[in-house]
Amino acid sequence: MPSSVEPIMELIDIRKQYGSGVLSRKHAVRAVDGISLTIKPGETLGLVGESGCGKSTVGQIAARLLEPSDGNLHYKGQTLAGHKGAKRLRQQIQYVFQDPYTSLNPSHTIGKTLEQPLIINRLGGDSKGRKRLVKEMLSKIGLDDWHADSYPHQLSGGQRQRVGIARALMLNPEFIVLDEPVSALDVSVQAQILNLLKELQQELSLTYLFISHDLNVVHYMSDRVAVMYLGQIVELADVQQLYERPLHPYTQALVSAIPAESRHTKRERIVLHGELPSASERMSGCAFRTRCHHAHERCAAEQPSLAELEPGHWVRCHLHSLA
Ligand SMILES: Nc1ncnc2c1ncn2[C@@H]1O[C@H](COP(=O)(O)OP(=O)(O)OP(=O)(O)O)[C@@H](O)[C@H]1O
Repeated sequence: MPSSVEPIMELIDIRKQYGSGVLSRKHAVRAVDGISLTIKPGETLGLVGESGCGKSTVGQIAARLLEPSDGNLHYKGQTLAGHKGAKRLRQQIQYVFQDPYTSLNPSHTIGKTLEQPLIINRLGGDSKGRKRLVKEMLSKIGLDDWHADSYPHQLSGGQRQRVGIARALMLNPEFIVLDEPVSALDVSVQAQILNLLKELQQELSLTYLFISHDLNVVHYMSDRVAVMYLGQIVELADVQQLYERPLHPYTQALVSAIPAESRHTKRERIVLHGELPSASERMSGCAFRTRCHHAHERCAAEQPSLAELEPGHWVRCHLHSLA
């Protein structure tokens, strides 16, 4: 896709702190620490990183489920906050949760769950019209008409996630945040849901922000991939480029940990020692330096910036620093 295409979604220097009130400021968690991303229409941007690095927070901010502490959000060139058409724009942005069991109301039938967004947004005409749309949606996501009368507990995990996806599609969105959409499912069911997501993307011209910690799943789904570490993007590139020639030591370690049978290059396994540092600690220099095999003096003194080393390939690391 040419880089001149106008982005559908743009995150500009987004920051999110939790617990930043006067009493708790000392322990404030910097979950997202200055992230800028553009997402192009029709693409899938994968967002990977360890648990706690801030992926879901970025996704929730992009879907307007969470207010950023700082930064701007543009959707099709328009700022979302305070915009007159914000409600209509927000309908075009939806979120699919990891665990469909906890995100579906157990006392509502599937039909009622799918009809609700139409009722709230006064769409789909009268009750008959709405029920017809629900029926069409069930068929689109591979369920039968009679599933409309079922309750979440009567469905399998895969069927429930199909309902989660259907609910997100009821308002004809253009941009969907998929937050670990297959992590709660058996491996055998994961492929079915991933293929369904790909088919729906083609059919409905959808754009995805695809959040996962599973590098194989991200490789299968994404056009471009952003790697997060402690609230920041450390590398961003086309999927092929990132998996075959990762440049950041953290990405190199993640890619090297992919099981040999599905690895994309023959790399020695790089074992990372230690865990992700706490997001409430303020660290000088590079956030990854405490676990990096290549850390040197400059890494402790100076925070690297995200630099474009090749067209579309961005890296935050002094090893590749242009300055
Ligand atoms: N509501 C909250 N209040 C305080 N801290 C939070 C809250 N939500 C998330 N955090 C913290 O913010 C940081 C980022 O969390 P986030 O859930 O965005 O990461 P993640 O990469 O999606 O992890 P996971 O894959 O485990 O969901 C973590 O340190 C987390 O503990």
